[in-house]
Amino acid sequence: MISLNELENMALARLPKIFADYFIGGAGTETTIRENLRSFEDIRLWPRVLRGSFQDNFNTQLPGGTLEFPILAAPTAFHKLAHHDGELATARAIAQSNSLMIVSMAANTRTEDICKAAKEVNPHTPVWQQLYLQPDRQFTLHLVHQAEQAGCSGLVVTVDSPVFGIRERDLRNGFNDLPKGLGCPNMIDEHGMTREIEFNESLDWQDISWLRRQTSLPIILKGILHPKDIVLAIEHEVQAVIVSNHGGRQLDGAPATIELLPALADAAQNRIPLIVDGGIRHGTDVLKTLALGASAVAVGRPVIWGLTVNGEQGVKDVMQTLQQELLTATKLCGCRTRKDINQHLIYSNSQTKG
Ligand SMILES: Cc1cc2nc3c(=O)[nH]c(=O)nc-3n(C[C@H](O)[C@H](O)[C@H](O)COP(=O)(O)O)c2cc1C
Ligand SMILES: CC(C)CC(=O)C(=O)O
Repeated sequence: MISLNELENMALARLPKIFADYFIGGAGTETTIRENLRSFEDIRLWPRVLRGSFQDNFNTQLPGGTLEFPILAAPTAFHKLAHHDGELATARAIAQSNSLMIVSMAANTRTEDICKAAKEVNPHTPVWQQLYLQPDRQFTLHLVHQAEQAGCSGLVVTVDSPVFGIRERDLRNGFNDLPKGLGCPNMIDEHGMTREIEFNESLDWQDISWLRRQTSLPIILKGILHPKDIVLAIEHEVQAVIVSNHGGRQLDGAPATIELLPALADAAQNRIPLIVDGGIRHGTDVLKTLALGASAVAVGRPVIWGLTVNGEQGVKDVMQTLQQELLTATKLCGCRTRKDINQHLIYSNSQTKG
């Protein structure tokens, strides 16, 4: 594999159209998906020269774990649609990459088994559980306890989904059921009953305060785009935020996350780490995101493409490619330490001096 874009083409050629469309698609006319990708292309890096070698590392401390590189796996549903080994393959690959996997609430594998697979490979690898807070608080609590008992070290609460986005490809293809034999085994309640994921449009900040009182695990809010919501998140004692437009799958027309990042970093004032996702496909995209104030990035679709094409090894290749590309870009920019990765790396044509 040469690049993640090449891998995407290989994966799309292999997958049945109905699954390919589910993975690659988004809401509405997919404006936001295109924006996520285009906005990275519109940012220029401004290198310095003759500054000696990069003498630092990319170790990244996040709530509940340390990563070797600031690149983690975003939560994505239904890994068994991509490969029969599903989430177990992803977990092993992410653990070997010294990275962090966020397990989707809609995983096809139990979180307990995912954690076990990850920790067999690398006992220090952190795993976070993604949750949609359910209208039934008892059941939500059951999901929280399930994640705690499995060994997760963070709860990622997705807050950009009061309702489900309108995904035209899935509507056209009639994708509304998983194939026989696949399910969401984390969605079994304390009485052994299978539940459906419910989207809860009545959620508000009091629900975050409630959750805060139920668990000592770090809470990470996913799907924040507004500076005022960053401030509220900090006031509600969340430990990190994932700046995300859900990969363009929820509100079509939302801005690209990378365009919003400077304003969001300004609001956060380094009080909590900002993790950014949406359209990260190259090491240069990672470097741009770090330079604009993020602590780390998350990747969604590329992990699915790696899984589709080559299972565990494919996901490892994705992580390794991004990690190596990040190092290459850092060196080409003349950075000696991580402190050199800051807004001065970003060129805007209104600037005439560095
Ligand atoms: C197929 C697919 C399934 C997803 N499932 C979830 C999910 O279950 N929970 C969630 O919070 N986000 C989910 N997301 C959103 C991702 O976590 C992430 O925000 C997005 O994919 C990042 O954009 P990228 O794919 O361009 O990297 C999903 C995204 C995709 C593509
Ligand atoms: C099954 C869905 C809840 C997963 C999701 O969030 C998505 O497809 O974007």
